[in-house]
Amino acid sequence: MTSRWTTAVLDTDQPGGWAVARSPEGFLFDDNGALFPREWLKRQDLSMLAEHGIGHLDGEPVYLLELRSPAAVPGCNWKGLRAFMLDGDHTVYKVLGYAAQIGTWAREHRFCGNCGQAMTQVPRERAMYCQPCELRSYPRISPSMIVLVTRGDEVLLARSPRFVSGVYSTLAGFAEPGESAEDCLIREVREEVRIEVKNIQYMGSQCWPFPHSMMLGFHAEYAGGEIVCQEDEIEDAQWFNVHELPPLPASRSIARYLIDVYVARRLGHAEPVLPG
Ligand SMILES: NC(=O)C1=CN([C@@H]2O[C@H](COP(=O)(O)OP(=O)(O)OC[C@H]3O[C@@H](n4cnc5c(N)ncnc54)[C@H](O)[C@@H]3O)[C@@H](O)[C@H]2O)C=CC1
Ligand SMILES: [Mg+2]
Ligand SMILES: [Zn+2]
Repeated sequence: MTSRWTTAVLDTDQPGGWAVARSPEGFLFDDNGALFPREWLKRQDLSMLAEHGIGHLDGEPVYLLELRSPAAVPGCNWKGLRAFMLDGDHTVYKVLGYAAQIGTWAREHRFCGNCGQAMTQVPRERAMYCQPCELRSYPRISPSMIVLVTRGDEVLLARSPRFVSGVYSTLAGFAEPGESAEDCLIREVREEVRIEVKNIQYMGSQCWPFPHSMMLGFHAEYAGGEIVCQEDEIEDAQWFNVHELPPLPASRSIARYLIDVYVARRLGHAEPVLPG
């Protein structure tokens, strides 16, 4: 199957195509969704910070208008990326997720981190450039490990104080410099619940544009220890039987996929597919 959405660096001097608009309040949308005819959108009263050509959707060019503030456009509203992930068309969510990462990165790299001077967009490449330093900055991706730890029929799930009330999820954390994926996973599980793991198996990955994580998903088996929750980070953690699970994360998340795969294997059901 060919993908409906492919990323590309497009020339913003070319007219036409679709555009999405992003402000600190999320993406602009109306009854037809979040993609607008670009020429129409640019005629609206928007305070534009930058424009980026980001790719092709069904063969049509797509641009991002990155705004300083949320403008009032008749018949339109603003909505955060998470809401598009939860209930929107998955391909549109992919477009918006990519747009959000490019918009955030370009916004945060307007000035050189080395000398403080203004940087410019490099033509035909996704990079910001500082001429005096000859420094190029590329979009940042933060690798994060996410792991389902299991013990027979039981799975280890935890709650962060940031989660929706009642929801339990797999453990996750950002890789630090100097670590392998496995080192990070072992450290995070130790830090968050003081549990040791063995038989670490890679399960798959997912782009998580909140704001720029790359989730690497694993399964691991319990090897020892009693649960002790990390102060401030983990509100509660428990072993849950696969027959009595608490409210779980959103169905499109890799956290949910890791749980669903294990439960399917234990119960002999068909395995789910990880959303791209
Ligand atoms: N797609 C999914 O199913 C899930 C995705 N996640 C994502 O995984 C990522 C990591 O999970 P957390 O438990 O929040 O991480 P974590 O356990 O490493 O703790 C978060 C803390 O790490 C620090 N931090 C923030 N950004 C960082 C970075 N880029 N590099 C290093 N340290 C950083 C901050 O102090 C923050 O409070 C987050 O982006 C989270 O949204 C988490 C669970 C499920
Ligand atoms: Mg964590
Ligand atoms: Zn510089």
